[in-house]
Amino acid sequence: MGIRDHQWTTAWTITAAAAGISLVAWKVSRRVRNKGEKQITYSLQYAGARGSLPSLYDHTLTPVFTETKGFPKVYSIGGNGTSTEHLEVWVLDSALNKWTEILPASTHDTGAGVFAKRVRHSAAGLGNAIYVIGGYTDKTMGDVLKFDTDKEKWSTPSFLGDLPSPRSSHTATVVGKKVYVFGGSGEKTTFNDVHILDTDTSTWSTPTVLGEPPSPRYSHSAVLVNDDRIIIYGGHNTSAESDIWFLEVETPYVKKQRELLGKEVVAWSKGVIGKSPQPVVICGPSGVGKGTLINKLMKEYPHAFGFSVSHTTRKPRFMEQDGVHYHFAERPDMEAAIQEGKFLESADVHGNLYGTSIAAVEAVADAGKRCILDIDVQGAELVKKSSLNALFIFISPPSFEELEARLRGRGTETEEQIEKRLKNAKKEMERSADTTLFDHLLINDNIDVAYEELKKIMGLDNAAVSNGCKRSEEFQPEGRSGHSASVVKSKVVIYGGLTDGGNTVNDLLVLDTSGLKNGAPGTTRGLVWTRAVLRSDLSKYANLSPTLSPRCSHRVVSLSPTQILLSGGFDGKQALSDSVLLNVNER
Ligand SMILES: Nc1ncnc2c1ncn2[C@@H]1O[C@H](COP(=O)(O)OP(=O)(O)OP(=O)(O)O)[C@@H](O)[C@H]1O
Ligand SMILES: Nc1nc2c(ncn2[C@@H]2O[C@H](COP(=O)(O)O)[C@@H](O)[C@H]2O)c(=O)[nH]1
Repeated sequence: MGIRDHQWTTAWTITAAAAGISLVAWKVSRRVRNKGEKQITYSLQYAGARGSLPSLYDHTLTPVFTETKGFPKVYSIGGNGTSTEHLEVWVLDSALNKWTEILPASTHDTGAGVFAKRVRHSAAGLGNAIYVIGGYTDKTMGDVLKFDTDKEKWSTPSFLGDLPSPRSSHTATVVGKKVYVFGGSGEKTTFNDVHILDTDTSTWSTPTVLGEPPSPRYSHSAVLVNDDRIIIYGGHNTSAESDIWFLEVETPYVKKQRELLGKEVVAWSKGVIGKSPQPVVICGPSGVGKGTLINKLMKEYPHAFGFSVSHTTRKPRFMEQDGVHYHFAERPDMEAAIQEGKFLESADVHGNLYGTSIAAVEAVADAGKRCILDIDVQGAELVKKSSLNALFIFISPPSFEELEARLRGRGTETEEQIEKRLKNAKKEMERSADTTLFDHLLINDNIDVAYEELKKIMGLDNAAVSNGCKRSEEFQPEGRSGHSASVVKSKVVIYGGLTDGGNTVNDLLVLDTSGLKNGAPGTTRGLVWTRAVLRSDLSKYANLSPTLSPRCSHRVVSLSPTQILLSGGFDGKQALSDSVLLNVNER
């Protein structure tokens, strides 16, 4: 994708060289309308007009907010592009719009001379401390440096615990007082591990990681959303990645697991574009007719619904097929998988272990179908607390005698089992009227009447879904690495990067996370991509048309809830010196 995809509007250009000020500014705007959404305006202007940053890429930008000022100071550390041998530190006073170099010779107190030039490191700012983690000098680095922004001094702090192994092009994201390091490239390995630095205790730890992690990668982006999860987008492994991942660090699920396991926990959830139909939990005592009703639904709407195939330790009944009716499992195996966080819920039911694996629910959602779960009340309670935003229906028999007659009539259980099931049925029936758990109570007396009622509850009383729930074709940008990401309200703004084939790009992508649903354990759905195309009035400003050229390895930082600073980058041939403000306004 090239510049032809972008049209720009030059609103104004000023050069005030005569006044001794090199100020070049422009304003470019584009209104992006999404169905039912507010109008968003993206506008660009140059920053750092009074004293500029040298051409740099593979550097870091870290904002440091002081209590007295609304605008942060932004520290640029290291990077490629200049001929200096030392680790450069530049500071932008965003209120004054001025970049100044902090001279390292006067600020370094280790006695070991100035630190050598470093690239592809990460930097995490907490208060007046900026931690510079890893990176590359003449080899891949595994050390951590600390820059005190008040004293303008470097130090090499000591830590408890094991530091991440040497790496570059990784990410470090600040959440509260902790720094989460993910991925990166070692001398011979590419990583997908997670390390946590607790800056309160100066301790590094490796957390218990729940869920399926993304593939190893470097030059990805990582930003915090919702204050509880880090979005990892793109990056490079053997090719440019286009997937979206959530590293959950403070979500209710992670907090609960941390409490249960008594140790540091993070959980992965894969980001999925678009909404998926709401899953349905069907609950009710054994023998009430849940399976019978679900079978009718599957028969009438084979393309619309998918059954979540549970795991169980009970033995298969005659005609039951492994992988179709249940995944029949041995208890130790199932317990181990539950411990590993692979289950959405599990419960001891009538003396056996039953559970819904995350994979079972995902398989249905991935097929674009509405997921039906047939589980007991304990399972329903757990699902209610999980991130699965389901519809809960309790099926009741017309009488207890009728329930017993159906269970006996089915002829699948021994007398002992029947008695156990009937005893449990009484307890389950007591929960049927719990409106905090169940959205609907349905009495299965006459099967045809009950089925029609079920269809009504599920919104199927017209023919609209008979062809299934077709997935909408969502816009999916091409994979990339070396791009930038920043957050404006619930939107992640991605700029540029390097695609497969070595092309640098200059598209502005917006990932809307306002519709986030689900999450770990499982996937995070409801993400929407849009491409913000900047429009121009070329007829009026043909010879002044400014462009923000294609680039990778640039850096961005949020200055305010609506303003992003972008600096430097590499266009495939040379380092770039732009410092640009991107204003994102929602009306
Ligand atoms: N409305 C109904 N009237 C009469 N019989 C019914 C009705 N609904 C279901 N049945 C019968 O009741 C028996 C139990 O039904 P089903 O197996 O669907 O129950 P279930 O709720 O899925 O039980 P379980 O929880 O043990 O799996 C079956 O033999 C089925 O044919
Ligand atoms: N909590 C869960 N309960 C489940 C699951 N799968 C089935 N069930 C419930 O078990 C009983 C008995 O089923 P049966 O096939 O042995 O008759 C029934 O009430 C089901 O709803 C599950 O994954 N989790």
